[in-house]
Amino acid sequence: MSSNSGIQIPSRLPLLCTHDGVLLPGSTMRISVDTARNMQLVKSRLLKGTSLKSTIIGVIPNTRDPEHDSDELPSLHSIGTAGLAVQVVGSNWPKPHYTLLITGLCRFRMTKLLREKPFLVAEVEQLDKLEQYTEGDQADGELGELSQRFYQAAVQLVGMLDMSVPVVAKLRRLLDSLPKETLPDVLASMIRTSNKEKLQVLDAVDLEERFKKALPLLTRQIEGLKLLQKTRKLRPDDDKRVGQHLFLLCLTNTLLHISCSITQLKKMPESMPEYALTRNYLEMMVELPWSKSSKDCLDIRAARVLLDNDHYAMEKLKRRVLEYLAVRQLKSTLKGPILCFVGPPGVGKTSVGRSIARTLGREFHRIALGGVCDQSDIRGHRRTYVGSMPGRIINGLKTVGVNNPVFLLDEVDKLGKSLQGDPAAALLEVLDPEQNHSFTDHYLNVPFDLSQVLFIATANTTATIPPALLDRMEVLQVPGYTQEEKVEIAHRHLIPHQLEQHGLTPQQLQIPQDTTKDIISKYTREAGVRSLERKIGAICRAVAVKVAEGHKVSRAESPAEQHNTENKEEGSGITAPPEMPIVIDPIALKDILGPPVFEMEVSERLTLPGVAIGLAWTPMGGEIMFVEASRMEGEGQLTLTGQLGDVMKESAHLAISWLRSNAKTYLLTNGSADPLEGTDIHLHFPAGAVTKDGPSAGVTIVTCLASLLSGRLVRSDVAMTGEITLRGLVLPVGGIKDKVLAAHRASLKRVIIPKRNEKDLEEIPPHVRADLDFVFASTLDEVLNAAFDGGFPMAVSHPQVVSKL
Ligand SMILES: Nc1ncnc2c1ncn2[C@@H]1O[C@H](COP(=O)(O)OP(=O)(O)OP(=O)(O)O)[C@@H](O)[C@H]1O
Repeated sequence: MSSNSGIQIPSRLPLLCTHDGVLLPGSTMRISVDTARNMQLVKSRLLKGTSLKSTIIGVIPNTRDPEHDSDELPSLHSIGTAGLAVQVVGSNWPKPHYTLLITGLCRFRMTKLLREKPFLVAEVEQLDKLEQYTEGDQADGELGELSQRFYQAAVQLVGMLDMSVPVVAKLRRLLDSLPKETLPDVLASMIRTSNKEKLQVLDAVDLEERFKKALPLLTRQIEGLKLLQKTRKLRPDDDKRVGQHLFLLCLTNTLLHISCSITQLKKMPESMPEYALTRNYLEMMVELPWSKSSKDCLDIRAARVLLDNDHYAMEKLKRRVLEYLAVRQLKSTLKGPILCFVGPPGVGKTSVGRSIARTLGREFHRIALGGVCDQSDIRGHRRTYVGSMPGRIINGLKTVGVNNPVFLLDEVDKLGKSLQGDPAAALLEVLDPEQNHSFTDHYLNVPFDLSQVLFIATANTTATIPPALLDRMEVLQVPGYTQEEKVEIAHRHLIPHQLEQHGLTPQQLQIPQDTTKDIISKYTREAGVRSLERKIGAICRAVAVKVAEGHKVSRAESPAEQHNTENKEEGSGITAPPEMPIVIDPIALKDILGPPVFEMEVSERLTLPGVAIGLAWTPMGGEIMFVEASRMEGEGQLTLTGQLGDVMKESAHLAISWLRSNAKTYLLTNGSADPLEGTDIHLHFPAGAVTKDGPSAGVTIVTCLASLLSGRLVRSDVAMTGEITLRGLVLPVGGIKDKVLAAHRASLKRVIIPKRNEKDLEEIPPHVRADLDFVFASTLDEVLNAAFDGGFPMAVSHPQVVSKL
């Protein structure tokens, strides 16, 4: 063997007889060796030989039953393939055998059998002159035409396969690099062919004949694939008429399933429980929108207007949604990404999903995933179960009646897990564009193509979304609103919507902006606007009663009106408006909603030393958080209450350690060297029912303890956040936007944040930034100086540690 293009095989070859496969040149095959002669060949030739030559053997088909191989001479085919044994694996189970991995090199004809035992050895004549292949590229005449036709068919076949499978991609590359003359052998060994057909290809020593033998096999495979694709993927642009549809279904499993069920149904008495089950199944199969889709009517300019009309603010989110829609317009077959809106409740995530469906002119369906902990919720039950049902996806498709709706997977972060399987795993298949064209619901038991469905997900936090699911989605953060944004949203959307819902008009009810501000600050505490909408709803209901009463009174009181048929007609069906609109002023507000639920109690709570305000991030948005400390006689114990996580407990210990080590510097010693000597300290984080964790309360705990130990009050208009180190450095934390908005909502004036979080302020609306005084701290010394009126001076000058973190 000189080179790839000029293979010379030895003139004597040991022969391996195969009975369950035909090795063709250019292909690689695994051959199981268990007959006596073949085993001998492996043992004495392949395992002992050391030269490359010794790994070349002749693989020759044996047409006799292998069971009788032991003594009788096998009936050998006259042509075989010389192959290179590239791997030998031995095993004793279930009986001693070897498995060979052999790559075919070229054809040979057996001219004389030289030896029969212990293994066959024959004199051979090499048939394929492989070096001719490289020159043969320019073959003309019939051979040239044949090889071109064959090449094109091969390209067509590979084009029909899934390119994402590595071996397919490799084959595509090989098609161009291999000499065309080798293609019949290579492809015949890959496509679905019988041994007999492979033998015919092997016997075709003449190249032209080989092409002629292999081409029909290739064409047959292509036709088969075409049929399969046609029946599997009923595309919307296929004929939508039911007759045609059923004809196509007929070719697939689906109709087989249906016809099977119909046959069963016919045989069953109606009283049998299975009768109803089968009937329901058939009804479901008929009702599903296998090929019915709505037409997309996407116009980006109109989409922009519609999104702006439906939603105030949310600029970043709207921009990304428009980009997404624009790409869809340019490329309708866009697969993924799946958008996932993440933010606190009531910030409009669901409602943006609804708007996307409207802009596309598609049906909208919301699938609530909160609390779903059973696989069958997504994938359906098998029909063997009593009361079996399809999963939510298939049910949703039946409800909307088209196969290309917008599905909003609401609250993906609240998926549960149970013994009944992991619904997140089932969702993975639904959301994966590579897999979802043949989603099989257990109930249907036939694949349904979900690739036309547009999936959008929503969540409150990404922390609890299973990582594999998160990986398939593009997360878009939807932060909470500022007070000003809420006022705008209320007046542009919520109030008009609620008025309409309650049959009122703006002439009957007016809510001034100041009242809206009061509702926001005194009756709601949320990042979104859902409570606000509910409160406005409550006002509308109260006013509706007044309007209705007024109407009755006016009808009873003015008999003239009762006889006035014109007026009656005008007023039929709607309540006549009172003369003056009802304006909701602070007194009316208190009458309707009761006393304020949330008072701004910040300043009241900071009347004693040992209280400081921190800023916390929760899935519901940012919140202000009080930290309280008290001291009593004891032995230097630290007690922590308020359901704290481990990280938060560590922050408390860090804070104490830092204060003890710097007690002298800040004059906190109280006479003795250690401020904790003879003292127990209790740290409490109110709202004890809520578990709190995370390192960002570090600076607040230090400030609170410094206040307790120094007896000085913390400024009542300051809130802070930041992680601390033992050396007194302040490290950056997350959720700055939501935290700052929470401070602004609570009317605080100064916010202390880590220096390295300064860049996060860009996300904060300018008017909020203007209202607040930001202190960027890199050391605890800076925090303390900003948190106390008049600063927190040190006794002696202390070398500052500069943060390099
Ligand atoms: N920017 C906005 N402009 C107009 N209306 C809004 C805006 N944000 C929220 N809303 C309104 O607030 C209400 C609640 O919104 P929605 O149900 O979409 O919230 P959500 O973020 O999906 O909440 P959840 O996480 O609880 O499902 C809806 O009536 C919605 O129209």
